[in-house]
Amino acid sequence: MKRVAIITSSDTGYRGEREDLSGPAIREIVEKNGYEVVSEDVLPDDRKMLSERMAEIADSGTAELILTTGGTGFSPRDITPEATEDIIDRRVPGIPEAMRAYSMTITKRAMLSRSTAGIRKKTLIINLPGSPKAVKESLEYIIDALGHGIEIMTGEAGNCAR
Ligand SMILES: Nc1ncnc2c1ncn2[C@@H]1O[C@H](COP(=O)(O)OP(=O)(O)OP(=O)(O)O)[C@@H](O)[C@H]1O
Ligand SMILES: Nc1nc2c(c(=O)[nH]1)N[C@H]1C(S)=C(S)[C@@H](COP(=O)(O)O)O[C@H]1N2
Repeated sequence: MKRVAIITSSDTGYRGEREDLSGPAIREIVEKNGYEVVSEDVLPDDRKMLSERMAEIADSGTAELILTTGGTGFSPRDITPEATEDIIDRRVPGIPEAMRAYSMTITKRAMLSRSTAGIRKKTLIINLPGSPKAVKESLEYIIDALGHGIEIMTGEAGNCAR
């Protein structure tokens, strides 16, 4: 079974001032799609804390997929894409491109998400936007295609031939 680690990046969530609904929204969707959730963290919008946690998960080989939520917008403290870029080995631009393209059919504000994706070792890391609504819309659109990518990344599948 493919394993996923969930990281919510939210100052208010970390301070306990708002219940995190976006992490659980991710959990519901991934579990429906056959993934096992191995960890759930709520962290502040802190570049070092976020990047260290992502690297720790990837380097320990505990999850094939890390999904982050929040911190992708224009607020001064939004820093999740930079924290991700700090620790990835290879960029995966097609996934955020797809999320934004589809999400812009729902709201033009989707273009305001700076989310990125990449691979560190054998872990794929994807930034989702912060609101539970945006999580659902973005993740449900991409999730079908992820399995094949993860299988190629881990060596389980050979290539894209079908
Ligand atoms: N983890 C979350 N759980 C529940 N609702 C969220 C979450 N993240 C965002 N939202 C909702 O989306 C709105 C816009 O998200 P935004 O990232 O601007 O949150 P924020 O509260 O301004 O900042 P932060 O979550 O970093 O403290 C929020 O006002 C909230 O309604
Ligand atoms: N599918 C989808 N994507 C979306 C949205 C949405 O409602 N649906 N909201 C957008 C908005 S309003 C913002 S500001 C950005 C960044 O969100 P974040 O700062 O919470 O990560 O995500 C965008 N992406």
